[in-house]
This record gives sequence, C-alpha cells and structure tokens, in this order.
Amino acid sequence: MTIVSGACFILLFAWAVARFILKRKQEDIRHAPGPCSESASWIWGHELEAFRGQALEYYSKWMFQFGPLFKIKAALFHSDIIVLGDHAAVQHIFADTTNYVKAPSFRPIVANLVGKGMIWAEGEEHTQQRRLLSHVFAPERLKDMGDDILECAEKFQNTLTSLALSHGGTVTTNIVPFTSACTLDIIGRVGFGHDLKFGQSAEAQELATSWKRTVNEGMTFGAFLAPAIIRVVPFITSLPFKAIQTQGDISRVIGKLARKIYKEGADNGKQKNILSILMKSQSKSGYGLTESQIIDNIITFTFAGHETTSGTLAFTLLELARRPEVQKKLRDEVIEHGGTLSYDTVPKLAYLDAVVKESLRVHSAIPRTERVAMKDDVLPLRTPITMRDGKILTSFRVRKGQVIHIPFTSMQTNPSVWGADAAEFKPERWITPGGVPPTNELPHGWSNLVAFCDGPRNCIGYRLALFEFKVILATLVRALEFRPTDAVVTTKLSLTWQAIVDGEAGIIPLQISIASYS
Ligand code: HEM
Repeated sequence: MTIVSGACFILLFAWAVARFILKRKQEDIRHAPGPCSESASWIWGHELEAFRGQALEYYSKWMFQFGPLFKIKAALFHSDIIVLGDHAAVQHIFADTTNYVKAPSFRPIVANLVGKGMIWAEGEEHTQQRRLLSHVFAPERLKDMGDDILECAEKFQNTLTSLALSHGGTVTTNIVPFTSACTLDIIGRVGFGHDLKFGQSAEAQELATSWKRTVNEGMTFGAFLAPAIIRVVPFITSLPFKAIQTQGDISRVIGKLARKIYKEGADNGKQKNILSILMKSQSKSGYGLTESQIIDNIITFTFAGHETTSGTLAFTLLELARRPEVQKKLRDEVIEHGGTLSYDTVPKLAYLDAVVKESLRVHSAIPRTERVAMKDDVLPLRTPITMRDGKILTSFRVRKGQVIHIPFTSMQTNPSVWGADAAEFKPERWITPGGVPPTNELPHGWSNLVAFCDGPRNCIGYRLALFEFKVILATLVRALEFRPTDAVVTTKLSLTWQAIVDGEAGIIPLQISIASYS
C-alpha cells in the first residue's frame, strides 16, 4: 500500500466513523420514551409479551402510559420499533406512500397469503390497480349492489330463524361461521358474480376450514417467530415453518376458487363488477393486468372483503347481546323505519350509524398496521413528547429503515383522548353533543377514525363494508334477539382481530331467539 492510498483509507474510515456518530446523534429514537429495557426479554424484546397478550392490550397500555409515540425493543436484536399514535405523524405517514411502505421483508409473506394483488403491490403497480378498481366502489355502483346485499342478509336472518325455531324458539350457537358465510356470499356475488351458497358450497366450506386453521396457527409461537426471523434475515422466506406453510394453504384454497371465477368471467364478461373490470382491462394494451394479477386480485378481494366485515359484525352482535338496552333501541329504530334497506335509506338510521361507528372504533377487524421509512424523515407531532433526557420534541426524526407500528385500536380507545370510558362500547357517544372529542384531537380518516386506514392506501372497500354491515345488522336485529352466554370471550391478533374461547379462535357463542314483538 502506498502512502497516498493508506492516507485515503484512513480518511475514508474517519469519514465513515464521523458519519455514523453524526447519524446516531440525529436519532431521536435513542431518547424516546417507552417500556424500560430491563422489562424486555434479551432475545424477544417487548414483542413476545405483546404477542402473548390480548389483541393490542400492551400497545394500548403503553400508549396511555408513555404517550402517542414510544419505542419498544424488537425481537432477535433488530433495532427498536416506534409505536405511533400521534395523529399528525400518522397522517403524514399514510399520505406519503412512496417513502413509507409496508415492510419489504414481509412482502413474500403477503404474496404467500393473498397473492400479488392490491394489498401486496407498491408504487406504480399499486397506483394502476387502485385507479382501475376505485370506481367499482363508487356510491352509484354500490346502489346497484343493494338487492344482492339485502338478499344475502335475509338468507342469513332466515337461516338463524329456522335454527332457533327448530330448537324450540331459542338456539345457542357460534355466530362467527354465519357472519363469515354471509359476507363471503356478498363479495362472491357483488364482486365476482359467483354464488357461494351461504357457506354450503364445497368451495365455501373448504375456505372456512382453511381460514380457521390459519387463524389458529397465527396464534402459535411459530407465527410470532417466523416474521421476526424474516425481518432480520429476509432471504429465508422458504423456511419450512408450519405458520408460513398454512398461510400458503389459504392462498391455495382461494386460488382454486379464483381460477374458477376467472374462467367463468372469461366465459361471461357482461356483468359490471370487480371481475369484469379486471377482465376488461386485459384488452387495453399497456394498461391492463395479466391473468395472474387478476387471479391474485380475486384472492385479495375475497380475503380482504369478507373476514374483515365478518369479524367486526360478529363482535358487534356480542356487544348488542351484552347490552339489551342498545339492542332494543336499535331494533326500535329499524322497525320504525319500516321501509326497504337501500343505499339511500340506511344513512337515515342515525342510531344504526352510531352503533356501526362505535363497533369500528372498538372492534376494527384490522387493529394495527406497519410501515417502514424508505428515507430519513421528520415526523410532525400534534402532541409534543417528553424524551427520556427531559427534552420536549414537537417533531421527531426517523432514520431510513425505521420500523413503525401504528395500532389503530389503541389510538381509537386511548383514555387520554376518549376519556375514562374509552374502551367501552357506547354508541350514544356518537349522537350526544360533546360525546366525541373535538375533530382536532382525532385522526384524519373516515369519521375521524383510522379503522379503514387513511391516504392513498386506505381501505378501497370501506363504503361497501359500511353498507353491507348496516344492512345485515338491521335485518338481523329486526327479527332476532341476541343474548350472551357464560363463555369467556377474549381477543387475539391473528391476521385479523379474533374472538377466542377456550384457546380457540373464531368463536362467539350467542343465544338467539325470535324477537319478542314479531
Ligand atoms: C369492516 C370491514 C373492513 C375493515 C375494518 C377494513 C380495514 C382495512 C384497513 C385498515 C386497510 C389498510 C391496511 C394496511 O394498509 O395495512 C384496508 C385495506 C384494504 N381493504 Fe379493507 N377493510 C374492511 C372491508 C373491506 C372490504 C369489504 C373490501 C373489499 C371488498 C376491502 C378491501 C381492501 C383492500 C383491497 C385493501 C388494500 C388497499 C390498498 O392497499 O390500496 N376491505 N382495509
């Protein structure tokens, strides 16, 4: 080595060290508040504790304790995670889909679970798919879906009525398979023109079995471990973990159905639904999607479009069962309304609207999301945070690669914002003056909630979700009465927010009888 090259090497080394120190100094996360390191497991950080608790139990507790921005120790020595509930910062992140993306290392898991459709896509590919499908969910199109939705809701109600009658007027049953069958029927009909026969078709049954296996698998240690390993060593997505394999299983089952639907669509492209729009795009050169992209979007919409609404609906029925006065008030409103439930008439039911908003506040099916910063950035903060070194920050610097968890439900049930009864199901708060905190204290999103996320990647199906949710709920409470059982129902996060009874996911037992007035 010559003297010149040796000097260059030393300079380069010194520059790299100086840059590292400077960057470390710029990391606000170093002094961010959060649960203390001593309480974290040396290998699993705070993540395993949070995973083992009820859905978002720990995030909610920590958010109340440390404020709307805190850090937790990550598993397997990964750098600390920021947990974020500050409205301004969350809005900033969701608005910038270029610089805040879903974790790149998890894309293989998403692809394995629901294929490479809209949930998986990023950048231009996402924009193209989103542009193509956004008008399927426009209000004019939803009006046309009204008859199908009403028919599915009535089939649901008739099934429960027959079941109750065949048991002498009252039956105790797990409501989850029924809510799931109904919302699957709806997405099958309005999305793809395909009849899944209220959970009775072989495809619907195979899908239900696979989903049950998947969500139960999602609560095991393997399901915690696999993503933690993938985050640290992204290239090992082919590891033979059961959790990963089972997630592939649901994609295989829906994939089989998707190919059948695709073939039917190819035979008959007359209907105007998700499928026909995807198929029609194929003929537009340079704009359309490939056959595999279409099939993956059928999988994506089948998955995203039914277990979400189903889960929130099932929890709502449990809340109504536990609160007979709320259930009666809702029933009275629906009966008084009398007329057909359509896209134009459901908004007139104010109490129904309050019940649905409260359900999405407390029981959103997707209670949290994750983003990764693609470049160094500064997050604006609505609420200044006090750092461990005593400094007060009104903005927060994040480094490229920073993992950020955004727990929607913790934000929506934070007692510091919503008051002491924040976690309680109280639809009245939405119709009582001053019952909901002022808009400037709440997030930017549908009804000042983040249940449907926000920004260019918010839930594309939220109008359909709200419409079907209201129609099904109104149809059921009009004819049936729901009461709780002795079962202890807890919650877990496993793909979606799950109800757990005796360690098993997807169980909400309810006592159902014919409503006494009818
Ligand atoms: C109560 C019901 C629903 C809830 C709570 C819900 C919630 C959400 C949330 C929070 C996201 C953002 C996820 C993230 O970025 O991490 C999302 C995205 C999405 N949702 Fe929904 N959803 C519901 C119903 C539906 C329905 C009925 C459909 C379709 C028929 C649907 C289709 C989608 C799709 C395709 C995306 C991805 C959008 C994109 O990345 O651009 N969802 N949903």
